[in-house]
Amino acid sequence: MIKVENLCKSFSRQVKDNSNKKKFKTKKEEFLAVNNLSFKVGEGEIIGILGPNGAGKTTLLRMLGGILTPSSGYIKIGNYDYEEDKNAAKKEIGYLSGNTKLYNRLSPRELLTTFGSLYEMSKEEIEKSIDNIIEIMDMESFIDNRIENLSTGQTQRTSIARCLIHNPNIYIFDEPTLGLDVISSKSIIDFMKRERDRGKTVLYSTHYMEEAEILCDKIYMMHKGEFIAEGSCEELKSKYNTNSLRDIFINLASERGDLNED
Ligand SMILES: Nc1ncnc2c1ncn2[C@@H]1O[C@H](COP(=O)(O)OP(=O)(O)OP(=O)(O)O)[C@@H](O)[C@H]1O
Repeated sequence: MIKVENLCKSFSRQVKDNSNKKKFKTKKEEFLAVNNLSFKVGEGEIIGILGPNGAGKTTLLRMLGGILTPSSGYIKIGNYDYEEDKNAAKKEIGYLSGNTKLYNRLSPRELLTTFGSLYEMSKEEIEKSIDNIIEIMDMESFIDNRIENLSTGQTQRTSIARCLIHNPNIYIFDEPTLGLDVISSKSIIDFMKRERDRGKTVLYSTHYMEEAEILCDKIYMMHKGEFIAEGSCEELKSKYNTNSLRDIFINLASERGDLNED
């Protein structure tokens, strides 16, 4: 279970200083990349955070993954409050970042063994977990090859496998299918569905609307740090009277006058 209340993250950025007559003068301005978000993800649920580039998806997920400290707000992961017991909370999570770098000279098996030791697992536990991962991620054919020789899809499966070694209950995946072909995407989508059906909690971000439609139990459409719509795919389509999630997003963003900025 993930519970988030009033979560905010502000950053500073340079903007043009209109009060200054010098042509290229800029000033620092604080802005909210994540603006007062509250939501829950239960066991056996896939929740999708859907939004365009710069919406704040990665910032949100990085806070949940324990990589970024929130400016304010509350996060509970499983039974643990982040503020009180961050390490225990982090062990509950398998976090896939958008820019995971793997050690090219290792094989997936060696990589998984290394990460298993970081989680202080015994040799037997690691071997058992790797056998399980090989099966669920279909990695038999490349588990002992060097990572530098793997295809993009195999590399992404290895990145996901890395998040699974300690058998977490909660998956937080940042754009797991970005840049993958349909077959590689399908294997990751099928994996998320299977894990949901086994009672795991899955929170993931994407900007592929069609993918969210087939995968998610509930969708949060995110734009400029805020949720602008939420609900199951059917609820959203019926509320906004259209069959297209894309149209819903574009209409809501344009109503807010946000479409032609950035
Ligand atoms: N460390 C940082 N310092 C300043 N601004 C940042 C930082 N990280 C992100 N931002 C800004 O916060 C906003 C949200 O960025 P974020 O990466 O969370 O969006 P996103 O929805 O994940 O986009 P994408 O799909 O392109 O990855 C953007 O305006 C980005 O420039």
